[in-house]
Parts: sequence; structure tokens; C-alpha cells
Amino acid sequence: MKVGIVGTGMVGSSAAYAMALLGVGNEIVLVDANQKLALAQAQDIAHATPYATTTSVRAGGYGDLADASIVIIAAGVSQKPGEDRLALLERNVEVFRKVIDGIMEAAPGAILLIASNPVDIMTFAAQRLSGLPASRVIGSGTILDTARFRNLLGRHLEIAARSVHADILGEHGDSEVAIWSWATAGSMPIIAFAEEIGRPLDVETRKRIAVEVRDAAYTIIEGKGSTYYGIGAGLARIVRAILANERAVLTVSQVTPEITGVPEVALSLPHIVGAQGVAAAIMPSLDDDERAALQKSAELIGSYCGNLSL
Ligand SMILES: NC(=O)C1=CN([C@@H]2O[C@H](COP(=O)(O)OP(=O)(O)OC[C@H]3O[C@@H](n4cnc5c(N)ncnc54)[C@H](O)[C@@H]3O)[C@@H](O)[C@H]2O)C=CC1
Ligand SMILES: CC(=O)C(=O)O
Repeated sequence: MKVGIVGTGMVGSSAAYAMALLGVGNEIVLVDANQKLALAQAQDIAHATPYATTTSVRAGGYGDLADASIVIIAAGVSQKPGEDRLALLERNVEVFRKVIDGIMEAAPGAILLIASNPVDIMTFAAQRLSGLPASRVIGSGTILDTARFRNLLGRHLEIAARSVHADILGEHGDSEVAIWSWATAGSMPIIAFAEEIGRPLDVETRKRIAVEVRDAAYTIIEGKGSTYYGIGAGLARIVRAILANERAVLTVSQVTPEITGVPEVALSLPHIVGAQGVAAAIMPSLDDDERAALQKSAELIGSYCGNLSL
């Protein structure tokens, strides 16, 4: 199955690399305003595949996206040190006006997977600009934050991160919400598990971990200019769920009629992801603090979505 990627800088190329090595999709087409860059990325990634999979990776134009099952959009500007994601909005909406037109003309049947920041509002913009049903325009949302959360919890508990089920919901950004009330490790409530193995998750430790997750992008951007491997793997995970019709429960973003009383907003909740895109959104039961924090996040993102002129 063909997967297109528009925007083949650090994020787009990392997604392509992850998919090529994992064998997610059998044809990957890279499109960028900078055609020389797309060509170079395609060549470099293709040179990794003989040791991994038979996935074909090539550069192309919008016409080469015809019949793509999924098109990832990672085009646009990224944060400079100290800048937040919301500061990118206007510039990236302008980029999306051109990019979405090109994709819709070539591949009107594709599912759009949005990575560009601020990803929740860009998901809203992409859905409105494309006119596709909300279920077919998926934002990577907090897939990356959830991975960061599980990684830190696995390290704290000294267990495999894959044995941790704990999610970050809400905005992919500063108002995101760490959900502790139904987090589990090895099928046990995580706080009881942590007590049992002598690695307690007391209030201070929980706060430290949530802050480290929230601020990870700032720390990484300060150190190396941008973040890309984590989101590259997250995008590959979402693409695999769609192509294999996994109906996996993933924290991704989607335009939703109402979240905590806020109408028409794109945010991350647990969503069931399969061949048709998002099959269902799940509103989990939260404790009072988590619910209030999710509502605050929805109100913030909703105010931006409501004021976009598209
Ligand atoms: N959703 C997430 O969790 C994450 C999102 N991001 C976001 O992903 C986006 C891309 O980041 P990077 O790859 O680091 O940036 P980058 O600058 O390395 O790549 C962006 C690419 O977009 C291309 N581009 C710009 N305008 C275009 C157009 N009109 N048509 C086609 N291509 C166009 C550029 O030529 C460039 O190659 C940023 O908005 C960044 O904030 C970054 C990390 C994580
Ligand atoms: C840049 C960004 O959105 C992240 O690494 O979380």
C-alpha cells in the first residue's frame, strides 16, 4: 500500500525511515517544496532498506500520490528554542492551504495524518480545508507525549515501557493532561504496582514525570534544534494501525463535535484507529482534577479553532 509524505524535513524523513525499516506500507512517496531535499531523503532512506525490508521509497510530485492510502503532512515551520507550538499557527495554515489542495487533487481517497504543529489546530484546519469526514483526518496528537510518559514510567518502575498503559490526553502542547487515575502497569493500577515493587509514585514524583513529559520538546530543541525520532516512530505506529486495520486504541487527535462542553474541537482522546481512520472516540472516566484540566485544554484549543478563518 502506498503512503505519501508531504514535508520531508526532519519529521517527514524520520517517519519514512521508521516505516521503511519496520516494513509499514510497501511504497513510500516523498513530496517537498524543496525537490532536491525530497530526492536526497528518498535516496538515503532507500539505501537502508536492503538490510531491512522490501519497502520502496522514492521522491515525487503531488501526482505521484495518486491512490495513496494515507498521506502524512509534516510540512511547514518548526519551533525555535524557547518558542511554543502555538506561535507556528498562522505560518503553517498558509502552508496547508497549498499542500491540502495538491493532495486532494491527486489523492482524494487518502486518509490525512497531520504532524505539523500546533498539531491539534492544524488537524482542525486540515479537516475544514479538505472537506473530508473528521474520521479521515487524524492528528498525531499526543501519540508522542504518551510514548514519552510510558518511557519515563518504565524507567522509574524499571519495567518495559510496553508493560505500562498510561496516556497523555488533550492538547499536544503545554496544556496536555497526564492521566493517572486509570494508568496501569502489568495490569495493576500503576500506583499500587509502584508501591508493591518499592518504587513509589508519590505526588512529587508524579508531578516531576508529568512536567518532564510536557517540557520534553523544549529540552530536546534546546539541545539539538528539533525533535524527530520519537514522532517518526509515532507516525509509523499510526500508519500501521490504519493499513493493518488493527483497531488499535491510540491517543490521536480528531475534530470532535464536543469535548467537555467545548464544541467542534480537535484534541487527543483514546481513539480506535483502523482502516477507515478513526472508528470511535472514547471519553474515559477521569477524576475531578483530570477532567478540569482536560476542559481547560479543550477551551484553549477550541478558542483557536473557533477563530480560524479558512
Ligand atoms: N506532532 C508532533 O508530535 C511533532 C510535530 N513537529 C512539527 O512537524 C513540522 C515539521 O518539523 P521538521 O520536519 O522538524 O521541520 P523541517 O523544517 O525540517 O521540515 C519541514 C519541511 O516542510 C517543507 N515545506 C514547507 N512548505 C512546504 C510546502 N508548501 N509544500 C511542501 N513542503 C513544504 C520544507 O521544505 C521542509 O523540508 C513542524 O511544524 C514541527 O513543529 C515536530 C515534532 C513533533
Ligand atoms: C516538537 C514537538 O511537538 C514535540 O517534540 O513534542
